[in-house]
Amino acid sequence: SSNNNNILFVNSWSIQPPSFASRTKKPTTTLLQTTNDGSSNSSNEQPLDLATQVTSMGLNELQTQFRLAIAREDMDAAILYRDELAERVDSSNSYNYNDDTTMTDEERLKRKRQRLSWAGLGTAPWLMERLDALEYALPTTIQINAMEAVNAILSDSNDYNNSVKNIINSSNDNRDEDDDDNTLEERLIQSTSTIQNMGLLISGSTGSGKTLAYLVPTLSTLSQTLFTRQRIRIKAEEDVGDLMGDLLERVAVQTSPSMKGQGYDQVGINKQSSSSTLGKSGTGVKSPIALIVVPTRELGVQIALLLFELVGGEQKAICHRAQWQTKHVQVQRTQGCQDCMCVG
Ligand SMILES: Nc1ncnc2c1ncn2[C@@H]1O[C@H](COP(=O)(O)OP(=O)(O)OP(=O)(O)O)[C@@H](O)[C@H]1O
Repeated sequence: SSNNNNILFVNSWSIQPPSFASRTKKPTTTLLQTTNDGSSNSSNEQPLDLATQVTSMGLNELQTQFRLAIAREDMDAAILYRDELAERVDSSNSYNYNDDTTMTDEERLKRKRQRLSWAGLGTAPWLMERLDALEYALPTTIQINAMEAVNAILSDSNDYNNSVKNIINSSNDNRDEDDDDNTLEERLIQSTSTIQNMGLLISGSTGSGKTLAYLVPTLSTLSQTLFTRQRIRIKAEEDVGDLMGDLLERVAVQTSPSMKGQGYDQVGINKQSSSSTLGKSGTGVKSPIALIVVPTRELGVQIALLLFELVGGEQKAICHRAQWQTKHVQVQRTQGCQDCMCVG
């Protein structure tokens, strides 16, 4: 990556999908069964076996296995996957905190590991819950690098290492509700650098996860505005008596439970700053808060659906032309499918 005129360049072309050779070496399921079967085998030998094998796994497979190991609470295996991942991801670390002589080895190691989690990268707390619920539990390499780049931009230009230290010092392992100091949005508000002209070019191979690489930092930095707009919209609907019996439920479809009723308290920033361009309701909004330009309509629909899910929407909707059903809500629609998010 390079920093030229406030444009950071992030790429993940070095990330290869698991090669055919590495897939055929040994089926993953066998590996996992072997690891789990501590009772019938020497437990001393299994970690060594696994340790050898993780080195030949592709990055995607490592990330998958890391997630699975955590899910089945096999922490020995998870640690092996985590450390291997941390090493590999660290080799694409563009910001060279490894060269920062003011950091201790322990701090560097901690940072290396924290880069593997959404929390360690400054993701908004409500969004972390959504990512987890949607089974995007861990960021991919390009997502890590994109988040790191945004963190770097939002930090005072020559103060990146301090911001890294701040991340380290506020442990994300036991992140409590008041510990939101390092969200990207707070950095955006607090930043004294000239970020108006900032740019971030993300380039990576198909399937590397570019979509979340820009959506997560975008949503994280815009959380406050999203909360504000949502509240204004709800208030406007209440004011015009648009209750329809299930207003809150309809809102719940669009807004995650964790997002509802939070906002200023969660990110703790200036209430005035993000509402100045808003009208009285969603329809009165005078300017978009983000614009995503894509080459095809299909891609646009895909991204809209992902965004919809990320802010709490239920994509598993069953649309029968003028009906929209979800497990949360059933709303009769009279305008046809174009009114809902159904792609069917
Ligand atoms: N952090 C993650 N955890 C698990 N799965 C992920 C994660 N990020 C992305 N994915 C999944 O990986 C797949 C590829 O993601 P995405 O479409 O964003 O890649 P891309 O780089 O944009 O690919 P393309 O260049 O083809 O558009 C998707 O199925 C997506 O759901």
